[in-house]
Amino acid sequence: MSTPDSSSTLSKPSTASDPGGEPAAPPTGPAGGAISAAEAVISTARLTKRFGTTAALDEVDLRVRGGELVVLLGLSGSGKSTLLRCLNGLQPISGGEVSVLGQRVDTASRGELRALRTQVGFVFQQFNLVGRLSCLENVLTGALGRVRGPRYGVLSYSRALRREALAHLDRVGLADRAFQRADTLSGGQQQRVAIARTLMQRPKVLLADEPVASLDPENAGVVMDLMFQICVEEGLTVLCTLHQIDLALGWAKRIVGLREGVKVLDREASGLTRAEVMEIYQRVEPGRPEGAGEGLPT
Ligand SMILES: Nc1ncnc2c1ncn2[C@@H]1O[C@H](COP(=O)(O)OP(=O)(O)OP(=O)(O)O)[C@@H](O)[C@H]1O
Repeated sequence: MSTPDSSSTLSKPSTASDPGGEPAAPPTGPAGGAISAAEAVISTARLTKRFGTTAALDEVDLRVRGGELVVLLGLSGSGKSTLLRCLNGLQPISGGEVSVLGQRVDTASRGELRALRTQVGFVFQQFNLVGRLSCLENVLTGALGRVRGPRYGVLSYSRALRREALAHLDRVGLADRAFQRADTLSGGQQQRVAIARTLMQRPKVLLADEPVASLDPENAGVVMDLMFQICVEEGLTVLCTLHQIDLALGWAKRIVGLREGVKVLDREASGLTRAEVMEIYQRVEPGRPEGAGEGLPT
């Protein structure tokens, strides 16, 4: 795990929302070159999402290369969840274009979206496990996109799938809980089961929406380290929203910042300082000191 370099003296990140400021720098890949739409696994162009008069996303351009681990930061309400939901078609968009794994999401048919979602894992803040089912059966449901017909009970899955599910549980350190009801586990353990379920899906892309927001700081660190470690080992393309800057700086290849629906930062994490990241959260309102705001990160 890399560590944040607080001694770096990089220039102030450009922000699209600063009056007269430069637009956010174009995304760069591991070699530092700009990422073309063709090589991007996740790509949005002028992505706009409005809820009534609220622009949750305002012309967001984002490109994520295969195997990249990108963390999305921003104050509560800045549009992070909306962006993730637009990427797998859970949220229809108001303007622009969205492509994931070469599939246009905004113009996709239901069948195309269904096919795409088998390749895109989603980890939620609230785990979304079926509490009355065992951990093993919850993990097995991750394979439902690649088996025919409904399944009821662990034994309705093939021996090979059961073995695979157990291996994923083992990987998240919970093989000994395989037959325990999911709702009897702690929050951190439940999120680890949810991660195992997502792995069972054999995704190429992982979208994670504040996966540790409901956990205490110690468990949050353990679960995030585990999740990111596995993603790196699997070569998954990851876009993860977080409120923990240190976790983001420790693991992310790239950090993208949203402020009121506008992309205000898009930089390689290496060399980025905590102070520079904190600029994402700064906003100036009449009568309020700069940087004041609720939902500030830890
Ligand atoms: N279904 C909806 N209907 C109306 N407004 C919505 C809806 N979903 C999101 N919004 C609005 O869009 C904006 C962005 O919300 P979003 O949930 O994407 O923010 P966020 O950055 O993920 O926040 P948090 O960190 O609290 O999860 C907010 O102003 C929110 O109120």
